[in-house]
Amino acid sequence: MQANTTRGFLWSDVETRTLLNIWGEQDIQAALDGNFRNSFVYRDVSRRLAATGFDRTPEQCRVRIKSLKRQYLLAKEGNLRNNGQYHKICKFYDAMERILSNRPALDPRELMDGGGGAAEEAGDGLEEDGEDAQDGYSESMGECLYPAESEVKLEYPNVPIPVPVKVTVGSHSSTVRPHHSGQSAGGLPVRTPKRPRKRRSTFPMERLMEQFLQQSAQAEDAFYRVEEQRLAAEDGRREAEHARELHMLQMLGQMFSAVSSAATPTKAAPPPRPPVISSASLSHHLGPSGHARRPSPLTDCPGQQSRPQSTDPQTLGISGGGARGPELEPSRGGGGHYGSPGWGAGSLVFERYYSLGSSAHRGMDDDLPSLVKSIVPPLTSKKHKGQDGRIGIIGGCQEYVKRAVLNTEPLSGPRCDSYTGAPYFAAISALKVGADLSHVFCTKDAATVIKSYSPELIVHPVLDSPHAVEEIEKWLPRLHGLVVGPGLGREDLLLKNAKEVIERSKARDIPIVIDADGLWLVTQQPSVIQGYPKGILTPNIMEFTRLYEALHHEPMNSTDLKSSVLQLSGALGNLTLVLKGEQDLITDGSKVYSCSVEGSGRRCGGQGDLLSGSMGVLAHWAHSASTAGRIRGLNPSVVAAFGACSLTRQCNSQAFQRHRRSTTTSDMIQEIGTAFRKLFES
Ligand SMILES: NC(=O)C1=CN([C@@H]2O[C@H](COP(=O)(O)OP(=O)(O)OC[C@H]3O[C@@H](n4cnc5c(N)ncnc54)[C@H](OP(=O)(O)O)[C@@H]3O)[C@@H](O)[C@H]2O)[C@@H](O)CC1
Ligand SMILES: Nc1ncnc2c1ncn2[C@@H]1O[C@H](COP(=O)(O)OP(=O)(O)OP(=O)(O)O)[C@@H](O)[C@H]1O
Repeated sequence: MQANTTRGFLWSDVETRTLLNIWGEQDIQAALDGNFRNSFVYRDVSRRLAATGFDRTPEQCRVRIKSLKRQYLLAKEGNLRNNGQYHKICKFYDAMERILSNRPALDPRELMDGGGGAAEEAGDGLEEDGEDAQDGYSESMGECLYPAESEVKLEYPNVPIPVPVKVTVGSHSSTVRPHHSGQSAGGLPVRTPKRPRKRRSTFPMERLMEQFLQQSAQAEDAFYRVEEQRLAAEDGRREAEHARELHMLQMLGQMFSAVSSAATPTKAAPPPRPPVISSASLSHHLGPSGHARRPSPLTDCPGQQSRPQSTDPQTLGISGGGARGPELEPSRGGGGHYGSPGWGAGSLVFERYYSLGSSAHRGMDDDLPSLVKSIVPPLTSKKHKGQDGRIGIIGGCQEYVKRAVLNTEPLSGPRCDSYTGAPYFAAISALKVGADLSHVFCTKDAATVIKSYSPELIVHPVLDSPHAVEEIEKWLPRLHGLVVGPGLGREDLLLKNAKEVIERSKARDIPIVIDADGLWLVTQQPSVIQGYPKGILTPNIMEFTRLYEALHHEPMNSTDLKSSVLQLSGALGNLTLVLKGEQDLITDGSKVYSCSVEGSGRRCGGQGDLLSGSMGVLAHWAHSASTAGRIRGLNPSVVAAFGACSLTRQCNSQAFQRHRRSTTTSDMIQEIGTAFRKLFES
């Protein structure tokens, strides 16, 4: 049987209701009524279910329906409607009633006991199940693969419950089992006067139901224990495979270097090329106006810039090549700040390129698309609001920046001083990806504007208040992720508040994504985020160049961006970096991953905000998954970054297919749901 890709063996309520809606559709019911061989009907049910996003095999659908019918009949038979108990037995009683009341009456015996069930079972598609014709109970042990589903199949006695009764004949007394017909086993008439009533008071129906529920819970527990063991064994197997793969790669690397040194014995390795900035190559990334320039630090934060540990590619363990596919070069030092074994010194540096549907990565431990899938929390009815993520966005100001009061060099080109769109895009994207609550901490005058874009956002007009940091800190214990920078502006007061909020969030171990004007802050004061394992920076080429030059005090070599991202990540203490562009380059200083999921040629403003907002949620999910041991050997920040990049690009592609040149970020946001499902839930 095909494995359920949701990894959930229990049916959620939503899933069950969807199944019932489909099963109750007129054409399905007509097909089930009219045919003996009905497996094709359940194939259709399964297909329709898949179209709503639930992946179940026809057999799973059939078994579920059968189980529901059994529960329904139990509830109906038990005549519990009057005291409302029937919902305990059959949660979906009303839906079943609605559907089945339009069908020829079901004979309870079909499902409750062994007799007479064949016709109805056949009617619901049991063409291949010969055993069904014999016994409705025995099937619970053999056929149903889901223990949780067997709850009502197990040992539930027929009604009325057969209890031994004492029969007195002359001076002899013996115990016999009463027969439904009122006949003893030997055909003698048996006195069955008040016994049944006494029986009922000894074994009230409610108690039996409770026993059932307990048994089903126990069966469910047992099942999950077995499933956990299976998954643990699977993890072990994958780890062993990964170790073997790494070992082979190391051997290959050694072989290659031995072969190449034998082939060129006299030719010395070329010295590392000094990093250069070429206006021609940079203009490729910066556009015709090419605003590459050295930032001047804010005067209120002198001496904050820390020297990078090293900017030498060799000491950072950098692979300078640009070829596609795995590329090996022994690391000669570098990072290793991250907790998991295998990070840092001695690890191999190689690049992996991903595009949607690529099979090259399958089966590897750093199979990023699969890892992203594995961090997505399941949607269950057991959770309460907020458990899947409360994200905070620090940014949003309006008519606030007065260039005259800025302590920075004049900005090139005209500058819009009203940034309410960016925090909105980030916050709404976080919600659409799956966060439960999205908070925006912005200036007073921006709050009403941002709130008016969407009632779904919680907007705090505090960022420019005298006690901004304290006001925001009150919320930090409730936040799972922070995105700093969209629409923050560059006013000293706001940057100072943002910096303090970052510091306090770090102290609470909250994942932090820094984008846009937040990156301006990092350019001035790298120490604010340097070395923080749960930090992610998302610069575009412009912001990246500024950061690089601020940290390395020399122009960036824009012809070799992969080396540059590795260098910058190293200089920032192996911080996770995403250099956005035609391909998004992602690194935490040990490897460079490239996300090239197909987007489009449309580059409307705000896409970066969609990226940072969704990354805030994914960072929370990834770190939670890592804590729970569901990600091993890979930095969760990298997994989150890759997920958000793929998603943004997929949204771009989908929106472009609909709107072509008129695509805007709002159109992309509309696509988040389907893009997410396509990438991570299929
Ligand atoms: N709807 C809203 O409210 C939105 C608000 N936003 C908010 O605006 C604030 C400022 O953000 P920002 O990106 O405009 O400022 P900054 O980094 O100074 O760039 C200035 C100049 O750099 C260049 N340039 C930029 N990217 C480049 C690239 N990839 N490749 C090459 N060049 C590039 C480009 O120069 P040009 O094209 O003119 O030569 C550009 O004019 C920030 O808070 C942000 O969150 C945005 O999120 C958008 C949606
Ligand atoms: N040339 C490109 N081709 C395909 N996708 C791109 C390209 N450039 C950027 N992207 C995608 O767009 C997303 C946003 O990147 P972009 O460079 O527009 O950020 P930004 O300039 O910070 O955006 P914003 O307008 O929000 O400030 C990234 O996730 C990236 O994947």
